[in-house]
Order: sequence, then C-alpha cells, then structure tokens
Amino acid sequence: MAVKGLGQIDQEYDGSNLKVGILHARWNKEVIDALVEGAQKRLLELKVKPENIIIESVPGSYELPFASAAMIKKHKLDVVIPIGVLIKGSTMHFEYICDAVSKALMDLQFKIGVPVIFGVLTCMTEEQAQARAGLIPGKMHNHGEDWGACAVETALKWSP
Ligand SMILES: O=Nc1c(NC[C@H](O)[C@H](O)[C@H](O)CO)[nH]c(=O)[nH]c1=O
Repeated sequence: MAVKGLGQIDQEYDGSNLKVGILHARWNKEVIDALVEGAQKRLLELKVKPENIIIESVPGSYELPFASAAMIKKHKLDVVIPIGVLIKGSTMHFEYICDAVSKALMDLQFKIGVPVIFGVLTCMTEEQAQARAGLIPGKMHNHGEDWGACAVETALKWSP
C-alpha cells in the first residue's frame, strides 16, 4: 500500500537488486530510531533484500556528508539515505549546520554519481520532529517511509 504523503510513490518498484545505505546521526535518538525504522520498513516493502540494507551511524548530522561518501564507496551502494534530526536551540548553531549539511548532501550526489536522499529533519521544536517521525498519533506520517520509497525510485529510475 503506497505511503500517504506529499511525495507519494508513483508505482510499486522492485528494489531486489539494490544495495541501500541508511546512515543516521545519534542526536535525538527517539526520533532517529523511528525514522530509520520507517525507511527500513518501506525498503523491505519495495523488495530490497534485508542483507542489502546497510545501517551505520555518525555522532551528529554535521558528519553525514563525509560519512555518506565513505559509506557509498565502502559498501558500493546504489543509494544512501542520510538521516539526521536538527532542532533549533538558542544559538545560530542550528542554522549553520542545516545550511552546510543540506548543501553538502546535495553536492555529494553530483560529485559521486550516486543518489543521496535528504533525510534530515530541520525542526524548530521537538514536537515538530516527533510528528514527522510518526510519533504523535493522528499528526503526520513517518517521513522515513517517504525517504525509503524515494531511495528505491531514484536509484532505479535515474542512476547512471
Ligand atoms: O547541536 N545540535 C545537533 C547536532 N549537533 C552536533 C553536530 O552535528 C556535530 O556532530 C558536532 O558539531 C561535531 O562535529 N547534531 C544533530 O544531528 N542534531 C542536533 O540538533
């Protein structure tokens, strides 16, 4: 059953030949765990083999770009889903990390020729993050599922 969401999948893809990386930061663990689980669930629904879903972690979102590049090479991935949760604090730290990480992840896929899905939540509050991980019943769906579907579609449709 397709995930209800803004980026609804357009067909049921067969990901059985794909190797997918999930690289998650370790800040905001409860939300991260839900997002990773949602991405995994969707990947399996789209026939990615469990043994072809490689999961690694980094300390924080700032490490996602560098480690994504290394992970793609280390595991010869067809696509990678970097997952992070950034929540605004009382300083400008949030803005600088969000800007740097989003630009670096976007650029990485052109440099390396492998799709890099944007799985970083940039939230003003903890509640916003929880809602986007499907942790508040009746409020939004788990965005990790969207990212899993996006990873399979992009890798199958657009990878060279
Ligand atoms: O500060 N807040 C956050 C954060 N900071 C750590 C940063 O990503 C990095 O790991 C360190 O600066 C070391 O390089 N990392 C997150 O994923 N979410 C946050 O909300």
